Amino acid sequence: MDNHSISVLISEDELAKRINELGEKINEDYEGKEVTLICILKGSIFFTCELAKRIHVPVIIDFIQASSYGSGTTSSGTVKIKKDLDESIEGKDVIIIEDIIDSGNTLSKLIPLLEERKPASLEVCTLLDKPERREVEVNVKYNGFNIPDEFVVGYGLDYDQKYRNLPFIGVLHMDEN
Ligand SMILES: O=P(O)(O)OC[C@H]1O[C@H](OP(=O)(O)OP(=O)(O)O)[C@H](O)[C@@H]1O
Ligand code: HPA
Repeated sequence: MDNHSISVLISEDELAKRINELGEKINEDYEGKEVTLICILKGSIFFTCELAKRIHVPVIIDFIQASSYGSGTTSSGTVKIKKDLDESIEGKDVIIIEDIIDSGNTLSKLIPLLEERKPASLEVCTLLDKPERREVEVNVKYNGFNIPDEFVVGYGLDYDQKYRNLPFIGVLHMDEN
């Protein structure tokens, strides 16, 4: 059993304030349109729900699951589609909703796959970005917070499937022994 602790990096209040701002920006940018939010399971569920509540243009929500992380804290580099979208996105204004961009591997594999389906537009909205870890460039239109190179949990993000339910973003500290 590994021993670890968690310290708060981004509080619940800071998250709510920033998600409000992102929602307002999306409302401005998509005025008069309908927007399709693609929630990348599982990590983005909390962020997608909170963001969607702040969007006042018509919203469609669909889900896709692409897994690159195993049970630990490092990316395997390969991305598998475990669950595909239910609906066509042809001609739709689509925003991919991510909880975090780390190496960029997940989105660099998903974006071309979704582009092939001919959406009218395709943008990325991420709650967190860890730019120091980037291996593949990703074009991000909406970014909540840049964070340092630390493994984070909470607000959808897990360590070994745990801590997704924390209402804040915390840094996971592993004990030395
Ligand atoms: O930029 P990358 O290095 O590819 O990392 C980011 C991806 O990794 C995590 O997903 P994960 O595969 O762990 O699945 P989960 O959302 O179900 O936890 C996270 O939710 C992102 O989708
Ligand atoms: O820092 C992280 N925490 C949890 N899941 C992740 N997937 C990529 N980076 C992270």
